Amino acid sequence: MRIDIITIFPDYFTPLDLSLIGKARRSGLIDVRLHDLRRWTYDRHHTVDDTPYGGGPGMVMKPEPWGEALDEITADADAGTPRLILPTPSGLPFTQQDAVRLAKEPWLIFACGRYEGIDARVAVDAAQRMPVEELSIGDYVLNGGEVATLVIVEAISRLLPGVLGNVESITQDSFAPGTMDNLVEGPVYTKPPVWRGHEVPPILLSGHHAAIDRWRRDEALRKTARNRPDLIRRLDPESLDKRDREV
Ligand SMILES: Nc1cc(-c2ccc3cc[nH]c3c2)n[nH]1
Repeated sequence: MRIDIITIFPDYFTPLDLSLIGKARRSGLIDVRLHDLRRWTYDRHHTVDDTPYGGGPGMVMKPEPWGEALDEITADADAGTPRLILPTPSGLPFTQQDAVRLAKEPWLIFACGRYEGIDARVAVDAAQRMPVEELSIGDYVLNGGEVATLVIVEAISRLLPGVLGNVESITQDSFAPGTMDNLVEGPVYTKPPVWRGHEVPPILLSGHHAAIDRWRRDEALRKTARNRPDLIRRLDPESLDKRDREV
């Protein structure tokens, strides 16, 4: 997968040099390219913003640098057609299902806004040449799209074959399509068996794998009911067995 990130703060993305994603980049599994939007400005101050039409507080990102940046980056014709992702509080909620869907894309471009956002015509103009998605990572407001882009890139990248050592763990993730659809994970434990008087649930030390799987599903249902009743309401009743309904 190729990932292009356009931002006025390229240094925000040094975390993508670390850990499993850094390793995946170095092995060529993921091709991440950072672009400083100011490269497409020509005035002395490398201006990327201006006052909002219609008045109001703050500044809006000018369309010209974005248009030129996207033109140059997407001119790479042999790379196919990219999907443009615009993180924004007003976007569609980004979910694990979106991460699974976007992990299948060959090329993503992330446009990191700042100030009050990017001139709306940038998305309209880009949509004439590529699919465009406005995505929100949650109902809270950040100062820019960089942190949201890091979140989305990590959620997608970890699903790519070869990035995580243990592919099994993906299937047991919270929200993972299939057995964990609309469920969050239950508690996890490791050694020692007793720590500060707190015991690991004995079932987990029993070696009875069917019973352990049942216990883990019960705990996932309990935790989901406690922390995410909104997800419980969305559970497909067909996906619940008799035991699930008793939890
Ligand atoms: N879910 C979420 C996205 C954002 C976001 C995304 C881009 C910009 C640009 C300026 N402020 C921004 C905030 N906040 N919260």
